[in-house]
Amino acid sequence: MSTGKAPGKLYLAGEYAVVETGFPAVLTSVNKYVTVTVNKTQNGGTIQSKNLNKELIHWNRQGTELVFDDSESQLQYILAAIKFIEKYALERGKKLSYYDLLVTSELDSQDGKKYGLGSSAAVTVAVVKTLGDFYHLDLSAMDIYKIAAISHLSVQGNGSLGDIAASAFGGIVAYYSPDRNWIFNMIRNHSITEILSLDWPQLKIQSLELPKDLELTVGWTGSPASTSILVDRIALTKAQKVKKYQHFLQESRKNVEQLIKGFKNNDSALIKKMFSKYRSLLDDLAEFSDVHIETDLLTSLCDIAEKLGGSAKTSGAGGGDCGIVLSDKNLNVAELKKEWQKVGITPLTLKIGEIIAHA
Ligand SMILES: Nc1ncnc2c1ncn2[C@@H]1O[C@H](COP(=O)(O)OP(=O)(O)O)[C@@H](O)[C@H]1O
Ligand SMILES: C[C@@](O)(CCOP(=O)(O)OP(=O)(O)O)CC(=O)O
Repeated sequence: MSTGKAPGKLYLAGEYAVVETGFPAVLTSVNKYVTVTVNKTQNGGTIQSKNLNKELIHWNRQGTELVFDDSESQLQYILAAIKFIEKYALERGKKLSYYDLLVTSELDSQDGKKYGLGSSAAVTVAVVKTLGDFYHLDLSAMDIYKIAAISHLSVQGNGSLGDIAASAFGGIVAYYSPDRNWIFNMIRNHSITEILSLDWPQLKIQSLELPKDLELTVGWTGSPASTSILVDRIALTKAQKVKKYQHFLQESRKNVEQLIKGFKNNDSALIKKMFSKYRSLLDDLAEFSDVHIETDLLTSLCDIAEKLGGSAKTSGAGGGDCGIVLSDKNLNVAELKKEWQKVGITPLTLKIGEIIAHA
């Protein structure tokens, strides 16, 4: 039996701009995980995700390909991860097996709503990691990032893959997104072995640490958002409001690089300042692109936290999901949580995820 887990994530800064090749973001992993268990079987296997309200699906092999008795699209990230990790296992001369693969997730609420903590990325990373172990591939965190990135990209083409980096490395990461057109071309014409051996153009991942005096508090709006729809709307703006969009990108880069500097210098004041500033950059972006990033509830979440002395912003695409607060010990977290609950925001008991590998 092999088992492995991968954490969810939140965006501290850089969201939207990081979709453009080479632009930076800072993400934190969180201590909520997707866990995958793989049990070897003799002939034929099953795939089941406890959080998806579906029966388990049965699979078999035709040559090296998996064939299913049900093509359940919600399992698409799992299937893509299996496809690419097994392609790599074959390249490494491993004999493919049959197995039952079970997924359990802490990234959804009790009643099955997603928190917006990057569940698709965590599922993909957890499958790659666990099957990597099952096939004795001895993968580094960077290998796991790369195989999970290829898998995720093959399902959902418009993401930055920053969530994959946070999930593969854990802790907090500075992330510069790779050229995804290059990756698409590489998948078409090259082996996984070759792709893993190359430095991916523009990709940079660095581990960061939160100064000891800073604390992270997360609130959940209870309403899910569709990231890819929001990202597509911003892509429309990119073509329509070229100047404003380019200005946003440049400001975002400056802002995030200052934030990274704050982390590297253990400068809590700079971190809080740059974190808050990204909220106003997102506000500008929302205004000129007419995309509702900060919903009314997210505005309340942030305003309540700021009033009590914290620095606050939405995380990721916005439109729902979670908001984050960074604060020093002066913020009364118990009071913040009470105020949030009064307006319908659920405080999540989250911490920064443990560091899996230093980048
Ligand atoms: N526990 C799970 N098991 C299998 N697949 C999952 C699980 N959680 C999420 N997924 C996949 O991820 C998709 C949700 O991804 P996405 O909308 O990007 O949400 P998130 O913001 O959480 O990443 C689901 O439709 C499903 O395909
Ligand atoms: C807009 C983005 O930069 C950040 C989106 O972050 P979210 O946390 O909203 O994403 P999901 O995990 O898919 O819900 C798009 C991207 O980087 O891919």
